[in-house]
Amino acid sequence: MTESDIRVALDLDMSLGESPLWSVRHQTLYWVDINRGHLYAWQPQSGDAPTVVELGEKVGCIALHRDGLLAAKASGIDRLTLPLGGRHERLVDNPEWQARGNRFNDGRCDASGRFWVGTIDADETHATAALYHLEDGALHLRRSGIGIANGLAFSPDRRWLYHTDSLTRCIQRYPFDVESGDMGSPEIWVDLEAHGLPGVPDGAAVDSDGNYWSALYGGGRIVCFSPQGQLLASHALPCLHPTMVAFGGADLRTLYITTATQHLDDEARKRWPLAGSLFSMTVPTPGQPEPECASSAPLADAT
Ligand SMILES: O=C1O[C@H](CS(=O)(=O)O)[C@@H](O)[C@H](O)[C@H]1O
Repeated sequence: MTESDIRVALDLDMSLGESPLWSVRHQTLYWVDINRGHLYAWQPQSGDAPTVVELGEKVGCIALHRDGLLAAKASGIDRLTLPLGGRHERLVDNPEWQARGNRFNDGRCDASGRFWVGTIDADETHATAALYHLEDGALHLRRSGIGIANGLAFSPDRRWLYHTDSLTRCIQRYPFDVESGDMGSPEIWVDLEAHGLPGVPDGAAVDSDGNYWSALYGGGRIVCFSPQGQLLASHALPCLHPTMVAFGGADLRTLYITTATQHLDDEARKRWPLAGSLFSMTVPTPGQPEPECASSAPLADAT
């Protein structure tokens, strides 16, 4: 596929578009603009414009929930009702927000309904961030010493957990037990340097054949790796900062790509006029439907 196969789905001006997520139940794409604290909802087949809701603070990522959505805001994780703009309830605070100003970043649910979410060093430089999972209303620390937690995804057979510290330009994989949530010892699975690839690994998604699709922030492309870590495809985008990918559409064969304008000066904005838009392309292998976070109880009478 060439760049021409990648099309503008929505011409937007997002500062840091991230966390695209397709709900099979609602036939809706959700995503966020981290820096502006905006949450988007869009039904592509409707022909309508997306709905945008302001969350009042930065939001790192979202996840599907039986009772709505989870939003990993800078200060903590909230459960939101649908349709958007309704009730919300704080489930757990971010332990790093008051202490170090590290917000939540990338995350997703596993097939057992745990919500895995990482943080990002406030300066995007030091290894002060971590990876957690949310279960039964409590946040469990799983890995520390991370700079920018990113690229979380699971293999279709649920035997592998993929994760990256973007600062290392490497993607790790861990043997994973989806019943217990146990992670084995990590191995460096992909090293961008070894592939001669630019940029850093940002958000990712795994298709139904187990291929790992990664947005290379600063690399102006998305790439696809086989389950064995071989580079299968590399697709250039008309912008420098793709941030994450998600499979959507009725057949899960539409790959949606969020992008960013942050870190672009005026000259770069002129060079990349479509930066900040939502892109898409049709892919041959469908994605995996996103699991919903388990909930022990329906929403309380939240504010
Ligand atoms: O996920 C994110 O990625 C970008 C760049 S990096 O891929 O982490 O290097 C980061 O700037 C952004 O703040 C973060 O949300």
